[in-house]
Amino acid sequence: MTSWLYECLCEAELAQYYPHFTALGLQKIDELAKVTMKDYSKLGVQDMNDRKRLFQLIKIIKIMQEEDKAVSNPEYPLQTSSLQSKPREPRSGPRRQLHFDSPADNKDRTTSNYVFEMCNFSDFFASEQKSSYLKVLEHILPDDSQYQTKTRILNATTADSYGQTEINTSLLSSNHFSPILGDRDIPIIQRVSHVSGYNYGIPHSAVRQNTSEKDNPWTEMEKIRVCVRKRPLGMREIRRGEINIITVEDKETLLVHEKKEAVDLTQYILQHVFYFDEVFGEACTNRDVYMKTTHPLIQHIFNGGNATCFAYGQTGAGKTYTMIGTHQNPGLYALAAKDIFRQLEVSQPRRHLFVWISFYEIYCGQLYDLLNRRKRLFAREDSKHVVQIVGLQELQVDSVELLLEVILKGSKERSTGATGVNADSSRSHAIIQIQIKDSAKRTFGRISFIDLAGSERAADARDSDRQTKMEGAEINQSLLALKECIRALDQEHTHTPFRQSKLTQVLKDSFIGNAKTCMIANISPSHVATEHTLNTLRYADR
Ligand SMILES: Nc1ncnc2c1ncn2[C@@H]1O[C@H](COP(=O)(O)OP(=O)(O)OP(=O)(O)O)[C@@H](O)[C@H]1O
Repeated sequence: MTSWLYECLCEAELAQYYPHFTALGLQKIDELAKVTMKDYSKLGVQDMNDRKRLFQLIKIIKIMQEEDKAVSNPEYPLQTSSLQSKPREPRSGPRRQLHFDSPADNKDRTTSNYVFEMCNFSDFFASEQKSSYLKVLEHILPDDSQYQTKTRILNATTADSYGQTEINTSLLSSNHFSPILGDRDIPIIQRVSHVSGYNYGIPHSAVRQNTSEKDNPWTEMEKIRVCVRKRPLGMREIRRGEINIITVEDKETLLVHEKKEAVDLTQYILQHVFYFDEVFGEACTNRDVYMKTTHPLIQHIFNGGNATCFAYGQTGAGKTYTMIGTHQNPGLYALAAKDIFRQLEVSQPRRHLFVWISFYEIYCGQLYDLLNRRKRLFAREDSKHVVQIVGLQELQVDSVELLLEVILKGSKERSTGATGVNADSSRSHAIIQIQIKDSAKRTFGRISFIDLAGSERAADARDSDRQTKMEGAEINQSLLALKECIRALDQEHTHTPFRQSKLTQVLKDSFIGNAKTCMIANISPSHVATEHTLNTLRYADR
């Protein structure tokens, strides 16, 4: 056995470490399988290439042990599909052969040889040269080490500071990757389930409702829904070779396939699993999104309630498309407006109600009226503790067309005025309020649409120039405050920390009483946006 270990190390060009191995009591090949990356230094293996070789060698030994188990126990099937679903083309040039003379050496070793072929060092190193994301994925090896799994997941959590995220790992077959990579032969990947620390009021132990049971998206008691919308890859992105890394698994589950690199430089895929109240794939239309998110809120405001709909996400993730939409595919504003006017028309008692609209922006803690040439506005609390925005222009509108015209005018003011004050509109929060008032101008119900600053702007707090840093810090603070207020609303806290930012202060009414809130997080499917997408999902998830 001892000599087998030596021969094996020779084959892997690691013979010089044999004395260290034996000094630490490692005598047999099988014992190598227990070596973890933590032990590499103890074994004297410091050189990065040697560490890679050792890593690969241990992998092969483990695969062979699995195989032995499968042969001796047919109830323990060997999962080779992920390893060899597609035969490799024969390679030219010399190929390293590794012969493991174990007691079971008379067994047919085709699988192992094949596995080794896949793990062939030269192949492994060759994979590093390949820049294409797909090619890298193709060469990722299955991870069969418990320790590796933990290490990697640990790395991911530390690096990404998930905080309250609960980790749940399992090794999966390539099937889970197929939606992204077609028929490509992708080996085992690692999975992280993001079970929110704060679960929007649902206890973690609660069994997730069967999606088919959830035809009615809002229950009477539900105060908040968090949804995610994935947009399709654009033509330009496809031409640039960008890859879709998001899979919508079902109506509530979304997977993000993140390319990662382990400490030994092995590349692998970390598959993040997120659960939301609703997940919309690229095939969903604005109407689909509307029916599950805003439509129930319109019913709510006609019952005298307060409703808020947030659109959140990185610049270019699809917020505008969702909110404003196109002529053929009208967005949530237009669909909501149509619903509101229809309701006013069909119900006799509602005929005395009127629709009013206001549109303003919060940039660096200051308010600007987008319907009144960006006039500076001030928020004050009146004697009844109701926040009033002094001087805010409110316009009465009597048709969908007029309402959309007003919104378009405000949006233009936002983007053109942006050059003077803020560098671009994604650095500000835009608030559209549609109020239903009676003839005495008493508010009956109100819905607010908030186009939040681009989620990537919060990270600008780390940037160099002072102005950008300040903007980033302000956005960061307002988004955190928003999260706190939404949490307080959902958990029915007696205290809502709405004074923590201008955004939450002006939206105070949206977080108290019989308010309902919907958050739509928009994400891009491209691998280029992985980091921002994960940030958006974590923000919406936590
Ligand atoms: N669901 C979708 N289906 C088809 N195309 C979409 C979808 N969502 C977004 N797009 C397209 O993607 C591009 C970016 O979307 P959009 O302008 O809505 O992003 P955004 O988040 O509003 O960006 P910004 O914050 O910079 O305004 C646009 O060309 C838009 O038409």
